[in-house]
Amino acid sequence: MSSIKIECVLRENCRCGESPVWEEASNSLLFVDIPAKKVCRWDSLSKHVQQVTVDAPVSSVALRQGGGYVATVGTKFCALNWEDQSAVALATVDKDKKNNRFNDGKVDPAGRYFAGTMAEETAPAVLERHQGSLYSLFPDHHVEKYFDQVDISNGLDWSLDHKIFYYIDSLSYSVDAFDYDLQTGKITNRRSIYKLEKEEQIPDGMCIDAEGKLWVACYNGGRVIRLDPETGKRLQTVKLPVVKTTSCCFGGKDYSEMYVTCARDGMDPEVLLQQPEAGGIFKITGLGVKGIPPYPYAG
Ligand SMILES: O=C(O)[C@H](O)[C@@H](O)[C@H](O)[C@H](O)CO
Ligand SMILES: [Zn+2]
Repeated sequence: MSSIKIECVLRENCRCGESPVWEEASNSLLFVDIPAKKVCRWDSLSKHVQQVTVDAPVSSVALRQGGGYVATVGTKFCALNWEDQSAVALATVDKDKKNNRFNDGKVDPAGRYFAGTMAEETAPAVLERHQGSLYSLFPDHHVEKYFDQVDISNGLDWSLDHKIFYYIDSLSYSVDAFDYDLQTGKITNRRSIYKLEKEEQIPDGMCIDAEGKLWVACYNGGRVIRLDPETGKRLQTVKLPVVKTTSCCFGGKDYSEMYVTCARDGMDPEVLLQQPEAGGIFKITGLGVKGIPPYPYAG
């Protein structure tokens, strides 16, 4: 029996930490602080953090084949050069929607960068509804749009056989699945595989483990939950000492550790006093299951 340990490894005070991504080559965790317009890189060996500040809310970051990163900044897919701290636009979406920005994003097994949009929030989860869409940036830098009418485009990942795409529109309180065509990047046959229970609150970021089970960070729920996408059953709940858990990924040695981001924005001062680690980076060990490496953007 493994024993689960949860520790705050970095007290970063993120306003809205998101998009944790493990970079094996540097033993580092990348993540963003969306409203602070920051991409951060935490070196797990030296414990130092480096950051790049961009000119608009940055909602996700991903590795890039051949080095460097890509990120979703405002409504742009960007190439991010860490050395000179530059973000160069590769494509822009939602040009007719001035109040929109990208939210969560992740690279598919063929190297396409998927990310969805949302209207900017006036408070956490308070926003004009149905303004978002889901897109992907192909390796040749062209963009495809999958669907619109999204409220808060959030967690995404692919099944281990690459035949299913999992997706969360937060305000649907559902984890959805689509059939996935890896060759074309097309998605079809949307269905719900899990509806969140009331105390689980709002589904946010998500990742898959090496057994094909899904881990979903529950915003306002202070937990990550493990789901079996085949049976639609929740297998496990891991509670954290912070309520606004936003996303999760596996990393560390052999991807045996889970990293969880969280937010401070929207918390009352009294609650913040009780949760001083809010906005930090949490590491969970002893889960007894590993993750898989992130796919790099192929363009
Ligand atoms: O990180 C995100 O996905 C959103 O940008 C955040 O604002 C919150 O998580 C959201 O409000 C909860 O659904
Ligand atoms: Zn999110």
